[in-house]
Amino acid sequence: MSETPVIETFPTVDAWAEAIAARLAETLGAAVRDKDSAVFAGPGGTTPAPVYRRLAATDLDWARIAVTLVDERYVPETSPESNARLIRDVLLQDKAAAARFIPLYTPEVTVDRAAIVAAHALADAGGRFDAVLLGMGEDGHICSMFPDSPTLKTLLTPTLKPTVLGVPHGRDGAAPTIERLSINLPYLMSAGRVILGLKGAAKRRVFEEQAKGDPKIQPIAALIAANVPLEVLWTEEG
Ligand SMILES: O=C(O)[C@H](O)[C@@H](O)[C@H](O)[C@H](O)COP(=O)(O)O
Repeated sequence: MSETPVIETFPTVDAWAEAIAARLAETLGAAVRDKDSAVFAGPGGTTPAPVYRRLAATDLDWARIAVTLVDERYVPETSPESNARLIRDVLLQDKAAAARFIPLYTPEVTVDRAAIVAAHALADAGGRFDAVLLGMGEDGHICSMFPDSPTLKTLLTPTLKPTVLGVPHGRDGAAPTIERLSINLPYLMSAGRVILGLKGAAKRRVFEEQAKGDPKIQPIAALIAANVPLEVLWTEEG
């Protein structure tokens, strides 16, 4: 039976972001030393910016590091909804500007065609991530693994190859509100290190509840059941 990871608590957002950035930098630096390259995958949303700002200022051999996303809204980078825009505006700055960015979005094709293009691009970059940062929605979704989404079952199937899938929007108000692209669970299973950054009491409660849930329909339970190398860092500060 897989163990639920201990939730590490930090008194402030600054301490929490500092700890996450330091661990990601440690893993990326070790990967570059070991194999002359590294791949980092991060989320969009409102949580990761303080971590990305610290990583951007960190002294790493960024020219040997590829940066990608764990999921993307199916919009161009000009859209305020774009996760690629967040990465370019906040992470790929300062010292990290030298990193190679692998987007998930491809213009003028269907979301499923874009997912195939992204899957090939990530496979060409090694087909696994050395370090991953995850956020989580208050419904318990991580990446674009949304409860009740028709693609959830496939995204959570541990026996498939690491890949990227198109995620339809939920229609009639169900999440997600727009089409998305998402890595699947095997990408997290094969990662060197996966850090889930949580802020606020509500998300801590959702994590603790869903950790005991059904791994076929709850992403947090699926990560634990699949023995993903998961560390959970939380701060009460919202
Ligand atoms: O595209 C996205 O929205 C993110 O990649 C997503 O998976 C995010 O991590 C959660 O939705 C939490 O979002 P917040 O950080 O805004 O709470």
